[in-house]
Amino acid sequence: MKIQIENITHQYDVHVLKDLNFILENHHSIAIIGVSGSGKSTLLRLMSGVEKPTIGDIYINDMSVRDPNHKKRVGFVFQNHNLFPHLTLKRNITLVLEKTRKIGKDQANAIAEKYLNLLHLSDQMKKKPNKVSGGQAQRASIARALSINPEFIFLDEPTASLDPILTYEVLTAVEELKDLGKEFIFVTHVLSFVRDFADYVIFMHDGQIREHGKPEILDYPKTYELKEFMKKVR
Ligand SMILES: Nc1ncnc2c1ncn2[C@@H]1O[C@H](COP(=O)(O)OP(=O)(O)OP(=O)(O)O)[C@@H](O)[C@H]1O
Repeated sequence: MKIQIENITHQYDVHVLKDLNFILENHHSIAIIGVSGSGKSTLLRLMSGVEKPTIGDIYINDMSVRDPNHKKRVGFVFQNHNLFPHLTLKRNITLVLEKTRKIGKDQANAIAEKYLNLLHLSDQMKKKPNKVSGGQAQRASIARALSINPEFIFLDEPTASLDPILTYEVLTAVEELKDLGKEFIFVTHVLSFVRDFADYVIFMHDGQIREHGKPEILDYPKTYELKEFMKKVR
């Protein structure tokens, strides 16, 4: 994919991102890492179109994230699964397909089953989110993101609320999706996953992209900030 970040400044009460400029091409699985509060989730939300930048623009494969069509190309997986609690895992998916994509019932059922199978949930699809594990619910939310056939899958710390075993389960399931031909952009604290799955890494510090490169930058950090980060997370 091609990402162009042009003069991005984003502000809540304070400036969270400060005059970011960045171009990236020909990578398919991009990890954003950095300490808490460095602006990772904000950058991810801006790139996905979930939120609009205060100043500047971002182009993903030459389309502005401000273009209403951009959102249609995006599947987003949140920190917490965000499924409707009163619906089964399968209905959580078919409802989205029927309402937002105007897909008929039979086809929606077939698509939901396809992606729930892919995420190893064929025996759980009739259950509601509170009757499955956190890892299974998170995998269902990944199935839901995939079901709309997006070009880009954004994941914002998808394992933040999971224990190590469930984290492994979810991240292994994501790794199995590598051959689907989707573009992945994700925020994570799990560096083993970054090493295994990412083909490019963006390290953020204090609202800036401080260092970026192939995953090898984790082993050979150049900047003081990434060196310090790697000491603390090892
Ligand atoms: N909706 C919001 N309203 C106000 N301030 C916000 C909002 N979202 C984020 N912030 C602030 O922006 C800064 C960056 O937050 P962001 O969530 O992007 O960082 P992060 O690197 O993803 O952190 P974490 O790893 O803890 O999720 C923080 O100081 C945070 O408090």
